[in-house]
Amino acid sequence: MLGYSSVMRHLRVALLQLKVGKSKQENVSRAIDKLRGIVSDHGPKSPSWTGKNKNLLCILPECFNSPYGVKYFNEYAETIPDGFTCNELSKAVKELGIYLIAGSIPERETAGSSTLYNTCTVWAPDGTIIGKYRKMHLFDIDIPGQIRFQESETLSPGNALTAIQIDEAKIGLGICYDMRFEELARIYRNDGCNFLVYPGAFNMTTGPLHWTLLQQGRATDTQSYVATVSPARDESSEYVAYGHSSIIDPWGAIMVDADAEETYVVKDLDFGVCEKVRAQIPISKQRREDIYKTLKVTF
Ligand SMILES: O=C(O)CCC(=O)C(=O)O
Repeated sequence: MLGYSSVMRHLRVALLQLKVGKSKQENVSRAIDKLRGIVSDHGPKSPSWTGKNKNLLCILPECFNSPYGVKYFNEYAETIPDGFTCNELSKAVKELGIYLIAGSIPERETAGSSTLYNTCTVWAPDGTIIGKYRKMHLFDIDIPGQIRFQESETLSPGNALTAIQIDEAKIGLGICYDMRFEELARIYRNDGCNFLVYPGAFNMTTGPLHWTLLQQGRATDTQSYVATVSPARDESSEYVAYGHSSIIDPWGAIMVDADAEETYVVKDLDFGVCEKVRAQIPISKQRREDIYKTLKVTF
């Protein structure tokens, strides 16, 4: 018996559904201003802090410093960790004393290189990067008359997973389209993760159909919390993001859905719930790994 009290199992999580425009400077400073607001209303020194949480984790959207479009990625790309955006984020987390999953930005592999990635960085309150994840499954789809998007025209895929631990949360990272691939979620689950975070920017075609469904699927598959963070919807932009940043609990229930406008939502996550669900519906112990690879379908 480790003697964990329920107090120790919580992490406060804030999703910032940010309005993203064409100026990188404005996008980054707007994000940081909004983070200041979140910390003053919901951070450890705010009246709403309950004492159940040790830390505040804030999460930004996919592509929060640049418009989301293949023609923009090269212009907005920066090397990590020495580019403008990382410098600003490093100062901000130190000032605010928060953990930050910084959505994603277009990353240039090295100065002068033409290799670009869609990359998420994770920041600790001391201003250092504690995780970096490059989108593994690129968003290449073609639905005639609705949407054609080919990230692979300018981006390269990442080939590595990244998990980080913040208090009781063991967090596996994916970005947007990655959410469609249950294999990724399963690997994280098998490695002990209890929280999957996907900064994302679904669109007005696939968003209403699949965004919430996929999150609930990944949450029930892995019996973990799942969070997604989208840019706010802007009907005037070339790529209209769906919005609806959300948190799904380990039962698969929607805890919060931020709708479409610029806003933020805050929830205290209790990781004891993952253990309860996993004990009560013990699917991970009931998997038939002994036969899956050898099974053949007969018609
Ligand atoms: O999977 C989808 O429908 C949307 C994916 C997407 O927007 C992305 O990967 O950025």
